Amino acid sequence: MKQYFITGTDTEVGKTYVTCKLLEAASQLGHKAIGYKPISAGCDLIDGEWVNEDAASIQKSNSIDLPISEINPIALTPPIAPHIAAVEADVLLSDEKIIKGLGSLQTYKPDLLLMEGAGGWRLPLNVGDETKPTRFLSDVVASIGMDVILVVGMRLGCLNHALLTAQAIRGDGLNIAGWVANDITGNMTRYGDNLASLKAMLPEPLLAEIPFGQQPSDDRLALAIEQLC
Ligand SMILES: Nc1ncnc2c1ncn2[C@@H]1O[C@H](COP(=O)(O)OP(=O)(O)OP(=O)(O)O)[C@@H](O)[C@H]1O
Ligand SMILES: C[C@H](N)[C@H](N)CCCCCC(=O)O
Ligand SMILES: [Mg+2]
Repeated sequence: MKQYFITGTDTEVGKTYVTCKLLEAASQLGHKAIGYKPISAGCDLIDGEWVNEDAASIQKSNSIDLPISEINPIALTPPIAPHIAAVEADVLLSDEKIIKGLGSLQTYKPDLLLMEGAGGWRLPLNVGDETKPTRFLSDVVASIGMDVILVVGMRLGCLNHALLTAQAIRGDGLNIAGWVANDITGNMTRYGDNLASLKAMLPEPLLAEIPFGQQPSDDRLALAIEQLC
């Protein structure tokens, strides 16, 4: 079984979008692929149940049918920084809950397990003080020792965000399995030059390029899955 943590250069850069494309491509190639979103913030009331959109998308893209509560064990209602929503809801964002949820999904023995973060790499789980340091989701990922996939939302400013995020991941002692260029606007000025700059500056492999609003090429996704599985 191969498992990866999906992070991004920011919130709303396409982590879920890319996760779903990778899960669907892996399923089409005959792999059992499961997505996991341990912590979400932002839920809608659907048929009397609070459901997070990321979790619902992942549920649809998974190779097997799983209850949403297994895909997303910690679902906070307001679309805000999760540690703030967690304090308001009196919910503890603990390592144990995140790791237990991952363990439950591992029992299905997937070939590929993709765990999506929330926000960017340094997502606080709480805010510490003099007696207790701040814990980040990246600390949990480091404690598990997962390889990381970095989704770069292609827009002006992404060079700085991508380089800082990659530096932080490596600095935390983790391996970046590769990065994905996700075209989130379809109209980025000098898209090609920015992509070439990222390719030159990031030593890790470019796993896939995801176009804006279109199905990425099956061949390119198949190649990415081959590299990951
Ligand atoms: N390649 C793309 N083409 C078209 N729309 C896209 C693409 N990538 C992302 N989007 C859209 O952009 C929005 C943000 O993407 P997404 O929800 O995947 O971001 P995220 O990084 O997972 O955010 P969060 O931090 O909230 O989890 C969504 O509406 C999604 O459908
Ligand atoms: C609500 C939103 N869509 C995300 N799921 C949470 C983003 C948290 C960002 C925290 C931060 O770095 O400021
Ligand atoms: Mg998401």
